[in-house]
Amino acid sequence: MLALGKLLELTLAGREPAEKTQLTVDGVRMRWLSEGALEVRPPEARDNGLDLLLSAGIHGNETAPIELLDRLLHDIARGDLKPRARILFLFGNPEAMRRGERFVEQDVNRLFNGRHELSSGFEALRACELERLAASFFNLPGRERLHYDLHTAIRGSKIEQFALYPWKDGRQHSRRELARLRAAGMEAVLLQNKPSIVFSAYTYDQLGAESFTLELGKARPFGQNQGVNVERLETRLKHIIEGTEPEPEQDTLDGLKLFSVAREIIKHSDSFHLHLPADVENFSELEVGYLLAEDIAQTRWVIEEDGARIIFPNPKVKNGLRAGILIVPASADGLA
Ligand SMILES: O=C(O)CCC(=O)N[C@@H](CCC(=O)O)C(=O)O
Ligand SMILES: [Zn+2]
Repeated sequence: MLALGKLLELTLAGREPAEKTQLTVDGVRMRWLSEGALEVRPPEARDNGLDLLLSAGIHGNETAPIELLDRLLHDIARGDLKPRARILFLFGNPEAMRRGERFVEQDVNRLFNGRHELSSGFEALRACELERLAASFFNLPGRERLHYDLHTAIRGSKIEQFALYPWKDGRQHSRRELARLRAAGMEAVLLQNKPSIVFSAYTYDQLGAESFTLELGKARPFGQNQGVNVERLETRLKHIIEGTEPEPEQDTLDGLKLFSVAREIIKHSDSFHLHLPADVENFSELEVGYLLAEDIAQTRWVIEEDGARIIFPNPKVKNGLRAGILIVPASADGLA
């Protein structure tokens, strides 16, 4: 296999490759751009006009998606997978990956869309670099732009695999993309309804890509991901990469559950207290009247919404950040 196919090994070892560009047997060009960043370009005659950004390791301990990208890259480097799409592979936070931690000083996925400029430290610099890499990848006019930012969650979930779809004023969520996600094994999609500071929100808002955060299961260390079944996603990604994807069935969305954000729970102070068991699962339902959280100055978060559920509850986040998302069922009416 070509040395550049071993991007993960290079990244975990903190090494630069001796050769920055390599060609596979069938003329696919692999180019190392920076730590954890590799561009794959098919021969011009085979290029089908899709620019695909695949990122993982934005949180260093979320290893199933990192292993998935590693397998795809190996297949490309060996010539077993023959891309027709241009692809940018990104491992988001190499230092956190080496340490097996979500982040080192601060969460990279809270530093996009301008936030890194208000901060300092290597994670702020990395967020800036990831924005630059994504922006120069998505700078060719007239091409389809797609970004999947792959994650696993801190806790178990009543709905194992789901996507978060960013929001931009005046832009409608795409039914075709939802059907594609369904075909890739996603069981639910959270349709965001306000701007955000995560990576997928940056590529959606600033770079015009169809972008998603994908949650694939529970975070585990390298080599311990037998419980995370990414088979359907992996198959679909191979089809997308090779340009052999069957056109997804859009009419029914095949049972895909849609949710929208009712409220984001923001932790304002060290007095923040979340009234949920430590092992509560994502998508747990909460009754109307339930006191979900309390914070400084008698702030109380009481459930008012019918059908409310909680995702990503985390009382340990830094003050000012999201400590959970309260979601409610949504309809497919507003889709384009
Ligand atoms: O399990 C958790 O609490 C967090 C899992 C995770 O990392 N999720 C992403 C979602 C990004 C988005 O809102 O699109 C995150 O919190 O960064
Ligand atoms: Zn994550």
